[in-house]
Amino acid sequence: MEKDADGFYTPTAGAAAPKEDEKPQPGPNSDLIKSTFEVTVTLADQQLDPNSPLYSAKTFEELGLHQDLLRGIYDMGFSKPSKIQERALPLLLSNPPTNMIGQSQSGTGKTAAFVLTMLSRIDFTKKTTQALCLAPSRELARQIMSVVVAMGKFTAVQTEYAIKDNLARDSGPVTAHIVVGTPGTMTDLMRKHIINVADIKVFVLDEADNMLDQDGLGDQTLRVKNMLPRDHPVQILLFSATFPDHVRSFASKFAPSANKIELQKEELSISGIRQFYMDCKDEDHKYDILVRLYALLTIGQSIIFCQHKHTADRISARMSAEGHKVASLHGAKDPAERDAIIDNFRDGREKVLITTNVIARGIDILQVNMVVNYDLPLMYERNSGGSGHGGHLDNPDIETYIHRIGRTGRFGRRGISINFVHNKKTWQQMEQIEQATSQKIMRIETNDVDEMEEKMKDALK
Ligand SMILES: Nc1ncnc2c1ncn2[C@@H]1O[C@H](COP(=O)(O)OP(=O)(O)OP(=O)(O)O)[C@@H](O)[C@H]1O
Repeated sequence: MEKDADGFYTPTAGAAAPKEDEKPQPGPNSDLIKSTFEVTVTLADQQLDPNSPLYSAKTFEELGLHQDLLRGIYDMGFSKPSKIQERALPLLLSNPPTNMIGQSQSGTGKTAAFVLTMLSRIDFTKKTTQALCLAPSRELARQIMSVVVAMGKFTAVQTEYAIKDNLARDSGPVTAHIVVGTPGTMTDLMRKHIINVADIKVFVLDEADNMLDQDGLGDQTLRVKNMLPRDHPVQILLFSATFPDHVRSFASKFAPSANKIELQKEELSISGIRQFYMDCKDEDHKYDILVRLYALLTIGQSIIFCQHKHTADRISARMSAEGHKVASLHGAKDPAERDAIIDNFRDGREKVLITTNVIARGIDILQVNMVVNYDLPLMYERNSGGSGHGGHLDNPDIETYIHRIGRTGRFGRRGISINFVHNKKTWQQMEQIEQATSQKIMRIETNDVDEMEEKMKDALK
């Protein structure tokens, strides 16, 4: 199955495991085909390296999946499981069902692990909702749904969204097997009995540490959980690349007696992402540097992260006025506009996306080879709900940093992240990030465009 113009999976004919001679071959003068080929080669190497998070000793056939799901997996172009898939799937599919807290680096294939579990547990003869999946943003919910549809292509799965503006208020009851959405809308639809919970067997939280955070979505997520049936067990699956200490104990209560797959702190970052910083003189200089980087940002695709919506709007308006083609995306835009912006970016119609933390997590766009932290991510004051209405603290938000840079370097690809620092405070924040992640962030001179270009090309080799 190929990703369509919007970067989502759409059905195509044929569904057999890829044969050796069907692997992509480099065509004449085609950079796109060449890079696909190179990625295929390095990916194969990484999937054979026992130290790589993409490695597995087993095949998908050995993981106990139904034939229809194997067809879906191969149709998507997967040939071997990643480490998290190999380790998690046998535990996830065993009976009686057991809860799971699963941690694995960004871009290593957690979505497939929980999507295959949901699809495996559905009784397709019943027209009832049997699995719920929550994500922190509509963009991520839509992306997860595209994976459900692709992996479930050879099943009779019916799906529905619980995201804003999707279902009319007076909709009849949902009969779809799997519902994917965001917690506020999911709660709303459950309260109105548009989504019925009586037959729910699996409840998934993607980006679970974020979904359970008491300063963020924790209350809403708990509300959904409290509405789940109590007359039979519901398998609860929590997945993320990060589980900071302050949510670990809550996660264990939320998903009792869970099987746990955990990472050590020093394993959190992906080795394919080279991290740099640029020492800017002040806020204005940050903007000048970004504009100077534009030619490099558009070699592939880039995401520029700002702390506030108004910064994202301001720099994108200014860059657009100066003739650069950029898009901005944040939570204050209306849902239809958000969908159009991310879809344009997914299919490469936009190359540079200026945004906030709204898409810091989960978004999987393979062509993104550069992430810029225009502002470093900062912790919000407790109880401000992470909404941006409360003030932010001086401490860097390490988890958000790890997720932001993880928008590049997906599934063994190479990527670059660049942090802008512009005063003593931001410098110290970056040092804290280096310490917390045990990763060195290398300097690039701001006044030497050639050096910038060289370093970047080198890092992407
Ligand atoms: N076994 C596999 N073989 C090849 N590609 C895979 C495999 N598993 C996943 N992928 C691809 O790897 C990419 C990253 O997967 P996914 O989005 O599930 O990562 P993730 O672990 O959820 O990352 P994040 O922590 O950022 O949410 C996707 O494009 C997916 O299609």
